[in-house]
Amino acid sequence: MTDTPQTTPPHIAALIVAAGRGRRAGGGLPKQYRRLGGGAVLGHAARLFSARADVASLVVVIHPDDAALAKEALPAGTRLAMGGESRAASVAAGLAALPDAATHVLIHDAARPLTPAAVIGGVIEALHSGAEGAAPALPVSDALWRGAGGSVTAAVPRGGLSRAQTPQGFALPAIRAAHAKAPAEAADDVEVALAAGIKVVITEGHENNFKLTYPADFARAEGMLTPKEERPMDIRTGNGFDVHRFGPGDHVTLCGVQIPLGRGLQGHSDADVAMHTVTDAIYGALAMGDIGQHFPPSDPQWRGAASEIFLRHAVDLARSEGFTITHMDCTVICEFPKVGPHAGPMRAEMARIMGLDVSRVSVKATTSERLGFTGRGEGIAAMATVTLVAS
Ligand SMILES: Nc1ccn([C@@H]2O[C@H](COP(=O)(O)OP(=O)(O)OP(=O)(O)O)[C@@H](O)[C@H]2O)c(=O)n1
Ligand SMILES: C[C@](O)(CO)[C@H](O)COP(=O)(O)O
Repeated sequence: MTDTPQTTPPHIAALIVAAGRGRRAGGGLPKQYRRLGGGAVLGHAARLFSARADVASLVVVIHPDDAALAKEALPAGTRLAMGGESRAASVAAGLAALPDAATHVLIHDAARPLTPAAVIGGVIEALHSGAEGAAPALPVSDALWRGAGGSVTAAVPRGGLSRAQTPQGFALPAIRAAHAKAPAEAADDVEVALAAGIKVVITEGHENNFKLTYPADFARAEGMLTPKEERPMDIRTGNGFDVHRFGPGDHVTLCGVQIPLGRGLQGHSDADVAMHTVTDAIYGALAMGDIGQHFPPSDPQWRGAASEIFLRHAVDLARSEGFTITHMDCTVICEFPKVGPHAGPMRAEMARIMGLDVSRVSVKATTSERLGFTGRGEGIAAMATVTLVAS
């Protein structure tokens, strides 16, 4: 009878780090608890691993303030650990909480909820083949530049560069030892591993394995989870109304166009009452506040500011929330100046800023028959309606 060597069957554990604050994503809740395709982001990320037969256990690292949110997002009984100030500290806490039987670990960002199964499979396969470390990545497809002060200062050769993704997989004793002496500022676990001399094999990444980092990433992820034909039709309208009083000056600015006049409009910014109105209509359609909330008049940085800044912010916000602006209609109410002769350039300017065809931009004007404050020539009022369609 021959002796066969005793080998421990591999136990691959998944460790999901979910203790960040998601500051770049904004949106109220930390991003891993925001809803996506009918469930919390963290729930999707956990299912990537709990649904696999080749992953034996799961630990989720959360922020101590998020216990209630985590309870709602994760199945009862999910093993939790409390995270730290940095991602590396959170990983270290998770490594300490893995079951004793674990031989390997897949360390994954909660913020990557759409990782294709094949990407995880590729990392596991590399570990099974004996790699001490393995991580998915994609080649860099755009040219790379270094820049300063808004200008390019150098082209950066991209040969051999990769865009790192997760899960990053390791033999457990090796990565535990590496984390024990890891630099706190390490961006990921491959950096920690390399610092400790661990060789990391690059496996195949996927474009769908992107990290939810900025607001627009949520609309992209939502679009991927729900086929267009199954998405409920979401058409919004928003209205805006604004008034500015006349004061000293030699022109007024309406829809970004300067119109000569023996007086100006008073206001904290450039007092473009028509553009403010359209901006407010967009915020209204999104149910996301108003111009004063996003650009408080008490903030000195907006003194004399071009209102294009405000309109661009609202347009970008609509886009990042997954909406296309399809139409806007603005009515200017005043006895003077005569708006009609300027309506063409005003439409063109609004179309340019909003990224719309001019045929979807309407600017018109009316007097108030000499009635009320506009009739007495005390100021200009404007109202607007915009239409947004979920894209
Ligand atoms: N102290 C930290 C910081 C980050 N993470 C986790 O690491 C992953 C990737 O980090 P990132 O996208 O930078 O998330 P946040 O730190 O939350 O984002 P931001 O930097 O925008 O605040 C996320 O799943 C995040 O929850 C963590 O567990 N503990
Ligand atoms: C871990 C990571 O997702 C790999 O790409 C990335 O390093 C996290 O970086 P961030 O600066 O915390 O967004």
